[in-house]
Amino acid sequence: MQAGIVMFPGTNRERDMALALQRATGRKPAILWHRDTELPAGTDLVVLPGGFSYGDYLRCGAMAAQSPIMRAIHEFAGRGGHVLGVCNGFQMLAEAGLLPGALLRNASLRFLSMDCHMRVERTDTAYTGRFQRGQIFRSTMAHGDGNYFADEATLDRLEGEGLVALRYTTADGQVTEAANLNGSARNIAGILSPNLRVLGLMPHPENQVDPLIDGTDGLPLFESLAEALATA
Ligand SMILES: NC(=O)CC[C@H](N)C(=O)O
Repeated sequence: MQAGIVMFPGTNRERDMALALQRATGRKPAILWHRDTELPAGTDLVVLPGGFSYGDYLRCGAMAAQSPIMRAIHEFAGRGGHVLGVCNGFQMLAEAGLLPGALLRNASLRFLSMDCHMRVERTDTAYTGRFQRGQIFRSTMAHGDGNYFADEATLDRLEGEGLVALRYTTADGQVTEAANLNGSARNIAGILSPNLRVLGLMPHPENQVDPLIDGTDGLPLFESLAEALATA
């Protein structure tokens, strides 16, 4: 699998993401630049990593969504390419219209840097094949604007079409308000596009891929991709 990780001014999670992907696939991802107008031939996965692109000015991800490379990413996604957006990357996907809804300021109005837990809602995607359905896994959140919002009709459509990939839970798997640290609608932590190939999520599974650092709860996401997008 050949992955490309896009850097914007203010991106700060590209190295963690590269190490996570390399660990799972054995292959070094390409680091792409926001001014690029084309993706390298043979790209299987584009990753928009976390950070503070353009200093979060205007709205998180809003300026990055207008970058030259986004046109190529739109085309790639339109051809059925896989695109993963984590944290600031999820904000970019929403701002770019590749996923519905918006990431609002956390309900507490505070930047939240802490552990969280998520439930895997479906396993028939390239991102979740190595998890168990309903599996609870621990990750880290580090954001000021992770409060997922969409109108009721959109939320109902996401639920009805099974496009909610991940939901915040307590450590023992309860979907409660207390587990919903940033105030997201319906405890939504991550959503998929209708073809299941674009995933945006706020927490950082790339933080949990090394037993010597913070455990390996996030590793199945990258192993799923490695398996699903393996090229002969
Ligand atoms: N870790 C991140 O990607 C942070 C995203 C964004 N800058 C926020 O604070 O919401």
